[in-house]
Amino acid sequence: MNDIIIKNIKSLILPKKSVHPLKGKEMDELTIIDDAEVVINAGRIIYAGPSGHDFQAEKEMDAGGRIVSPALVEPHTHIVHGGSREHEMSLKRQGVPYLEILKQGGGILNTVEATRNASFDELLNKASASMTRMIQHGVLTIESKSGYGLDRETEMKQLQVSRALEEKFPVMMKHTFLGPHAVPRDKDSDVFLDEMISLLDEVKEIADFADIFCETGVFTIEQSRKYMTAAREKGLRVKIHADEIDPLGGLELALEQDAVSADHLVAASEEGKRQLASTDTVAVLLPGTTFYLGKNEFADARGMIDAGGAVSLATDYNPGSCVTDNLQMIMAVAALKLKMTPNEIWNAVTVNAAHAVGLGTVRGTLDEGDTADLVIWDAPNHEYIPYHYGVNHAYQVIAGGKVIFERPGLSL
Ligand SMILES: O=C(O)CC1=NCN=C1
Ligand SMILES: [Zn+2]
Repeated sequence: MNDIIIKNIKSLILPKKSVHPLKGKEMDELTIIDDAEVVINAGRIIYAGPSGHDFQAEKEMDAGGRIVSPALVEPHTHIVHGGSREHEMSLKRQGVPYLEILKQGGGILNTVEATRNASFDELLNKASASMTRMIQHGVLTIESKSGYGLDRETEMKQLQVSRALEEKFPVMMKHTFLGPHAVPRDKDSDVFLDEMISLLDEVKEIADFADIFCETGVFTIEQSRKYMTAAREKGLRVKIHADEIDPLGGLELALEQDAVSADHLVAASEEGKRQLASTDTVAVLLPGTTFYLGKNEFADARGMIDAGGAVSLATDYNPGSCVTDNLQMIMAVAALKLKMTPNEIWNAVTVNAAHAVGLGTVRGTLDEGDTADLVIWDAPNHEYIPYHYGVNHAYQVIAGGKVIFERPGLSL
C-alpha cells in the first residue's frame, strides 16, 4: 500500500534526468504529461506519469486540475547575512556604481560589519525567514554562501548557520565558502587572500564548494586562479562570481579550473561562451541582479545556449545587489530579458540548477526513486509562471512526500 496518490493533475512537468547538465538544444526539451498522477511511498516517487492506473494509497490528494513539477532548485544565494542595505538605494538612484559604493567602504563591507556583529541565533532567525519564503515559493534545494565575515570566526559562523538551516528545514542544501568575497578595509588583497587560503583545510570539513568574487577592485584573475587551484588541491569543487561587471575573463578561468559553475557572466567574452559548450560547467545566470543594479545589459543566455552551453538560473538573493528570495520572479525576468523559452527556464530552475550544485542526478526530477519533492502550482500550464510575474503561484509544496506548505485562501 503506497502512502499518497496525487490525482487530477492537468499537466505534469518532467525535466529529463541526465548525468550531464542539459546543453544547447537539449535545454528546450521538456516532457509534459497531460492528465497525470503521481504516486509516493516512503518519501520517494513510485510513479509519475499518465493517469488511469490502479494504484492503491492510504491518502488520495486531488490536484484540482492544477499543474505539478519537481520542487525548484536555487543554486546561488547569500541567504545567511546580517543587516540590510536599503539605505544604498538613494546612492543607486543618484547613479553611484555598485563597485564605487564598495570602494567607499559600503556594499559588501557594510554587510560584513552587520554579520560580524550578529549572533548565531540572530543570523539563523533572519535566514529562517528567507528560507520559509523560498520554500513557500516552491524551492526545496538551496545553495548558501558565506562571504560576509572576511575573518575565520565569522566565515565559520555563517557556514554553521547554513548547516543549522538544513537541520531545521526539510530541504537539501549545499554550502559554499566565499571567504574571498571582498577585501577588508585594513588589508592588502594578497595578504588577505592567503589568510582565506589558509582556512581551506578547516573549511573543507563544513563546505561543499569554494567560491571567489573575481572583479575589478576585488580579486584579479591571477588571485582567483591561485585560490581556486588551492581549493581544488584540498578536494573542494570550485565556483566563481565571474564577469559580473567588468570582462576580466572569469568565465575562461572557470572552465580552466573545471568549476562546477560560473556565475553572473553579464560581461562574459565571446570566446568564453564558445568554450562553455565543451565543458560540464554550468553558467548560473542572475538576471535579478542585473535588474536590481539598474543595468540594461543582461547576460547573453541566448548566445550561451545557442552555442551549446548549459545554463541555470538563481536569485543571487543578497542584501545589496538582488534583494529577492522569489525564484519565480527570476523565471519571469529570464523570459523577458534573457529571451529564454519556457522549457529552457524550467530546466534552468530544476535539473540544470541541480547540476550547478553537484546534485544533477539527485534533485530537480521526478523519476522513480527520486525524493518526492514537488510543487502543485495554481497555474493552467507551465508557460504561465514566467508569464504572470510578481506573485507566488505555488499552491502546495510537498517535501519528501509531506505537504509542508499550502497557500491559504481568503476567509471571507
Ligand atoms: O553585494 C553583495 O552583498 C553580494 C554580491 N557579491 C558579488 N556581487 C554581489
Ligand atoms: Zn552572489
